[in-house]
Amino acid sequence: MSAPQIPNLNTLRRGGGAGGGGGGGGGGLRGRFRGRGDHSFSAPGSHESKEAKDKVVQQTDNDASLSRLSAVELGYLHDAFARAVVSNGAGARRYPIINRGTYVRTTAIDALVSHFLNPSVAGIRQRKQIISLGAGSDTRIFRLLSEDPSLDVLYHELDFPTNTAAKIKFIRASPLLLKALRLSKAEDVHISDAGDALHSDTLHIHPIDMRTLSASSSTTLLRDIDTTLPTLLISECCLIYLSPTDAANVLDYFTKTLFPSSPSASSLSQRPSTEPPNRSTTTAPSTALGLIIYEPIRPHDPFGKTMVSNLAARGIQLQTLHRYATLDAERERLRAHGFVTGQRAADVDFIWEKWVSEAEKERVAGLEMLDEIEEWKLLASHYCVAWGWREEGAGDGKGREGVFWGWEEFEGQDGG
Ligand SMILES: C[S@@+](CC[C@H](N)C(=O)[O-])C[C@H]1O[C@@H](n2cnc3c(N)ncnc32)[C@H](O)[C@@H]1O
Repeated sequence: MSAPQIPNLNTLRRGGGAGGGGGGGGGGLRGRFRGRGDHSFSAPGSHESKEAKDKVVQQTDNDASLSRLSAVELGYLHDAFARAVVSNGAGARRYPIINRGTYVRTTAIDALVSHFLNPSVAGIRQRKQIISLGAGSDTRIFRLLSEDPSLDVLYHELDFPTNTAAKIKFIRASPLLLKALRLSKAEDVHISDAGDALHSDTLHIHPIDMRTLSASSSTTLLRDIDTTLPTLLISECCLIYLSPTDAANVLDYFTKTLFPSSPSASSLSQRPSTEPPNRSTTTAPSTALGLIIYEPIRPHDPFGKTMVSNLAARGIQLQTLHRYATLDAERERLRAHGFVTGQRAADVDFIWEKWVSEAEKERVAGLEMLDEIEEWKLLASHYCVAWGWREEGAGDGKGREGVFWGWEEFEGQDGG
């Protein structure tokens, strides 16, 4: 059985031996989401080797790509590339509430990405950079490039070598994917001998266990990252698999090592007051940097406990879930990592209600019968999108347009 991907929570609907059929939890849900609720059993993966545990995490990508395919084939999403990155799409069809979840997650992140990439109000388009952590077989870069031929973006994807090699194999074999990446000649792209790294003008795929970034102060581990470009980091169900320490250190690697905040500020404070400021101490504002996180939250209620139990029964541990259990905790996390200009978060239920237009809701509702509204709301309230940014001088009243300025438009959810 392929490992279930966390955001889709298919496991919660399978019941039976996965911890879904015991007592406790899920009151009022016709038993569908009932779990053991006691967390006392030992998960099958708990004594396995590091390699075996990593394999389970790597395989979560299979479910991600199949869920995407399900949502695409049923008309929730438009993605001409979803089928090109799966080897066998059989059995991809998901339950309606899962498809709707995939729809909200994808379109919410797409909207934030689009507001980052699009030209400012002044109409000046500058090159921008996106770094996708644990990108797996995500198709966003193919969609972005094919939707906007003039898009000037440097896109980096990081994942374990096993997963990057699989993706590169798909790219090599697919004229559709190659064309989307604007790779028409062999010299347009460099692929490593092991077949697990790809470098081109636009896309770089890095085979890396991100935990190795955690202890590193080297700025050259990830080839061709441009530390001068406005940059967006995306963790779409990825950092949750790392330990809280590794997850924090990986973010620190980007926010402190590669894109340090206001380097001038610290040196300025050490300058004797009689010494005039010079270029090296007063110029060079830090690079504009943003982060989008999509992941589960609220593990403490019956549904959350069942979610944790069911996944643990499959050897999957959501390692940071308890550390960042609420919207408040996600916002505080963003602030603590230096995303001080803005930090917002909202659960998927809120995003469906507030971000999706009535016409689009009607279109989506017409795709499949979804009569389990209570289940949908429960499921959707256990996943969140959090977004934070730091940008010097944006909104300073001098007419400067920040690259993350458009993010002000997205309504966050109050409370935890
Ligand atoms: C649930 S999948 C999500 C894939 C993709 N972001 C998406 O949303 O479609 C999680 C991905 O994170 C990757 N991942 C988790 N831990 C990682 C690590 N330590 N280093 C590199 N990749 C990691 C997994 O290999 C997997 O591809």
